[in-house]
Amino acid sequence: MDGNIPKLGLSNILLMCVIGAITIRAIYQRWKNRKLYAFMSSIPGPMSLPFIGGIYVCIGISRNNLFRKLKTFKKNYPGIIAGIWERGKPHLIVSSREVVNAVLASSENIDKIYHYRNVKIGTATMFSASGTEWRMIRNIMNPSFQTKLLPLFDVHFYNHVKTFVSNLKEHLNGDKFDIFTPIHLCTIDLICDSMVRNRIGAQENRLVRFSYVMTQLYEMLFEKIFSPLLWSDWIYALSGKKKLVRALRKEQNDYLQKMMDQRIRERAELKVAGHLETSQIYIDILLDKMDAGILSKQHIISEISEILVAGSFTTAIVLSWVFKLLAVYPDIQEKAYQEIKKNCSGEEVRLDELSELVYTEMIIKETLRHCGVPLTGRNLTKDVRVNDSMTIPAGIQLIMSAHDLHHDPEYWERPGEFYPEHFSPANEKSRPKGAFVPFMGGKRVCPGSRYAMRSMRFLVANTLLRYKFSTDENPPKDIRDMDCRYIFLFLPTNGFLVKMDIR
Ligand code: HEM
Repeated sequence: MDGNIPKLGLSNILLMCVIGAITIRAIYQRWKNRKLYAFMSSIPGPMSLPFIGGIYVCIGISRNNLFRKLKTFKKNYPGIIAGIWERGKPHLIVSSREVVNAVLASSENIDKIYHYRNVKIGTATMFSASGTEWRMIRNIMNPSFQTKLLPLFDVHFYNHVKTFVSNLKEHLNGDKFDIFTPIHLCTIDLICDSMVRNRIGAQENRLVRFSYVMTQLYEMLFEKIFSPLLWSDWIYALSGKKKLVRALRKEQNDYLQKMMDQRIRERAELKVAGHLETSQIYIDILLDKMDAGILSKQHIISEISEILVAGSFTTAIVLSWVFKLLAVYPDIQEKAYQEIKKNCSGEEVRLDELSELVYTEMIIKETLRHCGVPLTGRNLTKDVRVNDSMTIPAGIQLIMSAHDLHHDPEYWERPGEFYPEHFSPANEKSRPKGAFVPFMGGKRVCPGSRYAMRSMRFLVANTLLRYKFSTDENPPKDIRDMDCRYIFLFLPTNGFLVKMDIR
């Protein structure tokens, strides 16, 4: 008899123990997260498979087709877009104004979604930090974004926008060109001078490589977010991408280190001469904290790196869209030109004339509606009560689709069209609060929004006064159908190609 009973070898016993441990852990996790499971089961979304959850839906979400994929989600699961389990974490994608506003109003839910780990460079910064660490950094930095400081930057606006408009002359040969790089060099100059007190001279010195390194670095970091295969650190390393990201980061940091060292030297000289005054400029606040032993040198490099991206890259993309769209819609461009010509007395637009340029501002806002930051995320650490019938439990990774909110037919008369009248004073007044959130809101609202709007209005007005833009491209039926890739914002796959004539 004995001989017929199969003997359990040590390896089989070990295997059973491992399977048992995994099962017990899975059951415990399920019990621990029962509130989240109950909530998620009430939300439409793709079926969650054992071990991999709903991760398979990400396979189709490349950066290029994110636009369309979100549309498909919305069609399949109207209302709240979808609930997806990914790596054991419940994700909720929402576009509802009510939910977005409730989350932004919550002073406790200030942590970024955990995917930001992939975008974070070096030390946690104002952009990427969580909890008390973020509160500390934001409190330190808030004074440098006060409206009353804006006039200090006027001189930089005049200098750098003048150089930009003048440099564009080289594209007056009738050929199409990608307007992103010239604009990015200008916005790098603006942020470096205003925030870092460094005349890097990106335009004069044609620092195209600096713009390229920044773009490439963030393109790779965003690629990682949307490529499940690259989530594993060792696959990322094996693919060679980790090494490349390191090299790009080092190249960028070398530039930043030089900028910081230069300001440290200047401050030392001013101190010796007894001229070092208290300043609320971004870099000076950071260096004061370094002198006081509160922030490290490495932390400051990371902050500068992110303010450059947050300030120059975003603004450059939105501005590039403005010119691309105006090239596609010549009537709108002409109307803006007439407004600028009528209200500005000299050869160049002055900053004090900007308040008259209502239509130009409407164009920038309409561009932000279509082509602003499409998604932002929060890791909910506290329940959010949306209304009597909905509370989103803590533990959810919440993805807020401003892109969908900005195309919701409830708030936008012509959602897929480029229609600046959406922002006519009357329409703005009648739209409910929180339907347009290009800079998000609440505690983590973009601190640079006023700076960004002022610089964009100034650059657009001065450029349109001098040049006329055109393109071979036909207007799309729906702007959401344009092919785009995604690096924090959407970029057209075929670039920001335009042709230009002198006025
Ligand atoms: C058109 C230009 C810009 C757009 C569309 C934009 C948009 C945004 C958005 C949507 C956020 C919130 C992200 C989130 O909640 O996850 C944000 C955060 C931020 N932005 Fe902007 N931004 C622009 C320009 C600027 C400028 C010019 C600066 C600096 C001078 C800046 C600095 C920052 C910083 C530091 C944060 C992080 C704030 C925090 O987490 O506490 N941005 N921006």
